[in-house]
Amino acid sequence: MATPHITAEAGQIAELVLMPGDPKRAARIAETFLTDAQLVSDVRGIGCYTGTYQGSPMSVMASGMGIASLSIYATELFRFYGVKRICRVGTCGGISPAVKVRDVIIGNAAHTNSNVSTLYTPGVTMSLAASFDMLRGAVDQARSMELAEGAQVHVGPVYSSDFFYLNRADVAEGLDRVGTLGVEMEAAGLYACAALEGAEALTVLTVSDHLKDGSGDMSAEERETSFGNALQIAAAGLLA
Ligand SMILES: O=P(O)(O)O[C@H]1O[C@H](CO)[C@@H](O)[C@H]1O
Ligand SMILES: O=c1cc[nH]c(=O)[nH]1
Repeated sequence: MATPHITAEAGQIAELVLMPGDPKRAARIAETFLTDAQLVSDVRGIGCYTGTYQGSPMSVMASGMGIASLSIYATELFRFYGVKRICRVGTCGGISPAVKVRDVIIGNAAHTNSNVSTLYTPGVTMSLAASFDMLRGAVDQARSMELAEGAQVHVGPVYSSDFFYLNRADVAEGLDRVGTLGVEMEAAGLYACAALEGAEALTVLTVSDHLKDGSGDMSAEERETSFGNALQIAAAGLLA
């Protein structure tokens, strides 16, 4: 079997999928986090790898950047490959002053400026929320572990923006005022796809930079490699 964007055979992708934005991060996760991971699809350089984690089958596949890209992969995985749960493991910019670079944000909900929240429900803005069971599993794991590099874990809403270079201080201020922790570009699309496909999803983010103070921002290389805390939390969410 194949879809327009995935060439794995039926059964080659696990029901549980870790989904970073970056294909290089997906390859690194396959090499360093999964056991015996095999490449099962590589369309457009978006590698999908399947191995095991703590004895359970688990795959990792990148989403690319933005809701448009993620929604293609998430829909094909849920609809055609029998995937039950996807956990996004990405980077984000801090919005709340309580959040510091290297902290982890577990996104229980996602606000967005994308029309994905209104596309399927005329006259209604969908609430785009994480799976409760995955959220509980991830939070339990986060609260039971000591995070590397003195990082803290925060649980709350994130903002999924269609524009990386929005540069709107008023938008960031408003989002901070209503308790939004960070900004990224995919969580809302993932939660919408999961709702539409009757599946489950969660987002676990590492803060790579801060909108209010750019002095400690991560380099591009660090953004690719600094995700150990988030991965353990994300995997616990998938296994919950
Ligand atoms: O690090 P990833 O998972 O790609 O996530 C963030 O980084 C990208 C922007 O640089 C967007 O995809 C955003 O959501
Ligand atoms: O989308 C993103 C990702 C990381 N940092 C940001 O400021 N925005």
